[in-house]
Amino acid sequence: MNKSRYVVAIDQGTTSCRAIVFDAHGGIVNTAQQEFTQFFPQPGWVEHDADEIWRVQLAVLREAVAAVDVTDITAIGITNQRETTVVWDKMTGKPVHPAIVWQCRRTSGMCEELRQRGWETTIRGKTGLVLDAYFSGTKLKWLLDTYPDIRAKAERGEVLFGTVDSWLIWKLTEGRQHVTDVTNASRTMLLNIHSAQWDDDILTEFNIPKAMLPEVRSSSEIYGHTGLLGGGVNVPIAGAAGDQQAALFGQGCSSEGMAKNTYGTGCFVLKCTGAQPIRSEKGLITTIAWGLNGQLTYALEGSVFNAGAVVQWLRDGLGIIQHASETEAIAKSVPDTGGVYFVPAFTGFGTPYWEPDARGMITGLTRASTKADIVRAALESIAFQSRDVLEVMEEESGIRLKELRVDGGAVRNDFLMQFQADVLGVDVTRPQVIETTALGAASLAGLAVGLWSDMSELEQLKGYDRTFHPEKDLRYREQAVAGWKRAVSYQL
Ligand SMILES: Nc1ncnc2c1ncn2[C@@H]1O[C@H](COP(=O)(O)OP(=O)(O)O)[C@@H](O)[C@H]1O
Ligand SMILES: O=P(O)(O)OC[C@H](O)CO
Repeated sequence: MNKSRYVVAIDQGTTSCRAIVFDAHGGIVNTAQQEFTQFFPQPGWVEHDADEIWRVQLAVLREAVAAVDVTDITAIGITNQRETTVVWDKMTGKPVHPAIVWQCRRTSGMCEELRQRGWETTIRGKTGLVLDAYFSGTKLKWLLDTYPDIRAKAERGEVLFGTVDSWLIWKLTEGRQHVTDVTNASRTMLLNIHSAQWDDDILTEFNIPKAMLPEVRSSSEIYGHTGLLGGGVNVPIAGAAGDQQAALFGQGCSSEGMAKNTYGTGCFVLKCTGAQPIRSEKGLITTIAWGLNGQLTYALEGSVFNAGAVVQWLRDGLGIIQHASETEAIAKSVPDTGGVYFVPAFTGFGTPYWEPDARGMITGLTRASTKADIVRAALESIAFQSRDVLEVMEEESGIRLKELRVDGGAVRNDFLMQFQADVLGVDVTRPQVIETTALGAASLAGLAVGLWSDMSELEQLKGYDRTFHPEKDLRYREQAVAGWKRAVSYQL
């Protein structure tokens, strides 16, 4: 009998929790998804309730696996929003503070102080990162500095730190495993990316007790088991990676020079650089792509903080749309934006500007401007920001991009994909499974338990849905980009 075997991916994103059951051919058998609450307690601050994330994640996980016999599930792979900082009590398993989300800017002043004290070059050299509030290190330092009682407990090992992967593994194993994978660890600003160990100099400077940090593991190995899927089975948790690294893996970008862009809350362009960490001079980040079979693979990354977030803001902030999917028809209803540009720097700029104090702005409004112009400008801003990152990547490597592989929730939007091809002047290729992030996590877990044997077998699991070819000429592109850069310059 040819018995079906499955891998479940947990995809814990910035705005929603997803669980996807894949079969052994990489096909999606069942999906469950639910949004959770975003908290904005002060301008530029963003928080999540880690307990809510756990409850919602467990509920969608159970919903997704209900479609199959749990005894046929070979492994769980986890992928997650990165950098978001969770601190919880080891005894009660409860968070001691709201999770400080990657987008939160509360520590930009602290980063400026560290810069003035000469830490920028050291941080760049050891961690591959830009000294910015984006990463977990200063978020954790802020929490410990602000609450001395939490610091005292952290020193005694009574409260634990983790990124969301760590938090979920801890909860899934009912407090038995406090681990993280090397890709998530590389986003904390506390890891030396050359040795893949926590860096003692940085921990001392930040005054962060090592006792509260998780053990750093590879991206594909059994971290522990969970009995929470029911059926009396213990399912191995066998893969973990930050969502952007998982997408790179899921897109099959495992050779040097291959790149992808993921369009979620933010946009993240990652280019695989193989076994070498490449140091950027133009504001890109050097990061660990994955740790697999005892070897580290590195990537260069450009991070756009607000991409799909602008569509959410149209829905929840302005209230001019009901659903994200409406934006496509609205944008197509006008031939252009009539000179309107939307700069969605709600939480500052990441790559390539790294301007923490920038804020959102709409320019070029006239009495003739309409809702459609604003919606279209919002979508265009996602493509312009991605273009800015790719431009820097090309300048830095000297290699012209030939094709862009895309994934993430917002790539469903055909207008956005066509506009991206038009402003880049290269083909944009969308895969059949746009849940590449989840596929990457499932692949890492499936490799660890022997469901798949190697990368070449994983390559067979992929298919492509559509390629968007550029339809505009160079003159159009140059004019559009010049207008965008002018709008951005008002915030620099
Ligand atoms: N059809 C669409 N057009 C434009 N944006 C969309 C569309 N569908 C979803 N989005 C945006 O994509 C994001 C959701 O993508 P997802 O990959 O699930 O993000 P995350 O992992 O950050 O939660 C949201 O910000 C949403 O506004
Ligand atoms: O939740 P996403 O898909 O926007 O990804 C968030 C990133 O991991 C933040 O670095």
